[in-house]
This record gives sequence, C-alpha cells and structure tokens, in this order.
Amino acid sequence: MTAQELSSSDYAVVLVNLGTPAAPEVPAIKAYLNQFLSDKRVVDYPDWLWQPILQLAILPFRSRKVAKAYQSIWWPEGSPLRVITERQVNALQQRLPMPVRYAMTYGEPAIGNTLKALTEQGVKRIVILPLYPQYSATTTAAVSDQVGDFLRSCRNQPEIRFHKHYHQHPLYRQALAASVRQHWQQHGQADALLLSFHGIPKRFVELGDPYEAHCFETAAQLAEDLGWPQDKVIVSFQSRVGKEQWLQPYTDQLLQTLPAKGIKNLQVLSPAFAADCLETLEELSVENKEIYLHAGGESYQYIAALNDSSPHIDVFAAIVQQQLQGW
Ligand SMILES: C=CC1=C(C)c2cc3[nH]c(cc4nc(cc5[nH]c(cc1n2)c(C)c5CCC(=O)O)C(CCC(=O)O)=C4C)c(C)c3C=C
Ligand SMILES: [Fe+2]
Ligand SMILES: [Fe+2]
Repeated sequence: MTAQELSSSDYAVVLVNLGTPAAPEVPAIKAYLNQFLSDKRVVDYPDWLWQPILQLAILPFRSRKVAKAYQSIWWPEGSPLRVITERQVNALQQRLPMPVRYAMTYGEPAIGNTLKALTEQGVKRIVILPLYPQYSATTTAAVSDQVGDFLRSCRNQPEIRFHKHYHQHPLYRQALAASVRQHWQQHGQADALLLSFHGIPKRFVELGDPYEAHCFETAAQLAEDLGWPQDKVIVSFQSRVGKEQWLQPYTDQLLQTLPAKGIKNLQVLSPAFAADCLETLEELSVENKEIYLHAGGESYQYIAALNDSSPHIDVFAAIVQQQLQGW
C-alpha cells in the first residue's frame, strides 16, 4: 500500500512522556515508583539484589518524602506533567489531520493500551515521538521497549516510525533560544545561564549511552544561537538517586560554588524536560534556588520548559511531518 492510498484516519501520532503518579498521595506514588524503578532501563541491578532493597527500603521512605514535594507542586487540574502533556496534545491536534494521543512510560495512559486502542480503531501507521530532546536509554529506549512489547502481542502489526531525539532539530534550537531571549526581554540578562539536565548514572554513559554528549551539544548550540560565549552557558546534572556516581557536575554542588566565582545572578533552565514537572517546579525552582541564595547568590530565575508554547508545538508538528514524508 502506498501513502497515497491511505487516508489521514489511517495515521496517528503518539507523544510519550515519562509518567507521573495518579495522585499526590503515598499509595499512588508508591505504585508509580515501583513500576518506574523496576524497569531495567532505569535501574539495571539484578532483581535478586534490587527488588528487596526497592520494596523494603526505597519505596516506603521515598514515597512519603516525595508525596510532600508532589503536594507542593500539584495543580487543581492534576499533575503538571500530565496537564501540560494534555495541552501539548490538544495544540498539536489543531495542526494535524490525524488523531494525536499521548502515552506515559510509567502509569497511565500506558503505551501498549494506547497503541492497542489506535489499531483497534483501524489506524495502520503510527508516529511515536518520545518527548526527550536528548536520547537516553533510560528514557527513550524504555519507550521503544514498550512499543516492542506491544508489537510482539500483535497478529497484524501497525507500521511504526519512532523518533529517536531532536536536540539538533533547527526548530527546537530556535524555540529554546527564543525562550531565553523572551526571558531576557522581561528580566534582563544574568551573569550566566545554567543548563541543569536530569542526570543518569555515569556507568550508563561508559556503556554507550550518548545522553551526556547530547546534553553538551544542546548547550553549545544554545550558546551559539544566543551569540553568547560558551563559558557563560554552564552544564550540570540534577535529580540523582542512589549511591552510584552520576553525571557531573551535580547541580546542587555546583550552585554552592558559583557565587564565589563571581556568578551572583543566575538564570536556570532544564532542556531535558519537554514539560515542567516535579524535577523543575520543585527541585530546580525551589530547592536549588535556596542552595544558591544561601551560598551568596543574589538572584536566581528559573526559565520555564517549552511546555505548550507555540514554537514548541511547531517542533513536534515538523518532526511528525518529516516522519510522515518518509512513508
Ligand atoms: C533512578 C534512576 C533514574 C534515572 C536514570 C532517571 C532518568 C531520567 N528521568 C527523566 C525525567 C523525569 N524524571 C522524573 C522523576 C523521577 N526520576 C527518578 C529517577 C530516575 N530518573 C525518580 C525516582 C523520579 C520520581 C521523583 C522522585 O522520586 O524523586 C520526572 C518527573 C515526573 C513527575 O511526576 O513530575 C521526569 C520528567 C529524564 C529526562 C531522565 C534521563 C535523561
Ligand atoms: Fe527521572
Ligand atoms: Fe528530584
């Protein structure tokens, strides 16, 4: 069958993000963290070692600690990550003639159920866009694993196009630079920009994960696009979990050193997140701000994720169009 023989109702688009608890309460958080931290793409220790630690030590304590953080950022409509993802879907749906859905790697709506529902309504070709500009096996490959699990369960498989990463996409570059320029128009420039990416264990990079390189490329491109010196665009990694060494420098530790180096006014963004979430609204905007101001920083401004801004939706629409043209 050629693309010309198919109508737009034969196609669909699925945006995928990480997932978030159903409610900011301990039982829902425990269920979410259990699924998330049992994924071998995220934590690769053998089950006999990891599962007792996870079930007995991590889930009971972390769920209680994280519940407070979730409660502090939760919106009346729900988890910010979910609400923003739904807005992104609605905005992208305005630009495309085929159904646009979203799925979450952990929690609901599950990737397999979303793909199943689409194929049951007759969809034959599906573009899957994981909402991670930088590829990591911990995030993007976790999506493709679940797509593979779904395909394995199918007699009559849909055709799939899977978009691996988009940090180099010209429209993504433009959207990121425009968000910083817009912030500058309202607040002026700071001494430096800190790009705080979600971290991953260093060992994963040593095993071949290109995530760290993608993060540094994102930073170098942003400096170039803003016409700013590279050394004023600083990279760090946040949200580490556990005892292993993660990518460095760690955001919280770096922030303590910047004021003494003369960087007293800081603007911070987190280009690993396509939507604001717990890690940006709480860890980066509240916790890390306190650390920096306590260490002698004078001003600390968080620049929001691209969320459902029009330039961001343009990126998604362009990627989908490019994938469709390949058919
Ligand atoms: C333990 C290992 C983890 C790895 C590896 C990891 C990579 C990773 N995560 C994101 C994006 C998000 N992570 C979010 C929350 C979150 N992340 C981890 C752990 C790892 N992440 C945990 C345990 C949690 C839950 C909160 C907590 O307990 O601290 C979120 C936010 C979800 C929300 O509900 O708002 C996102 C998004 C990326 C991009 C990434 C690697 C590149
Ligand atoms: Fe994470
Ligand atoms: Fe965190």
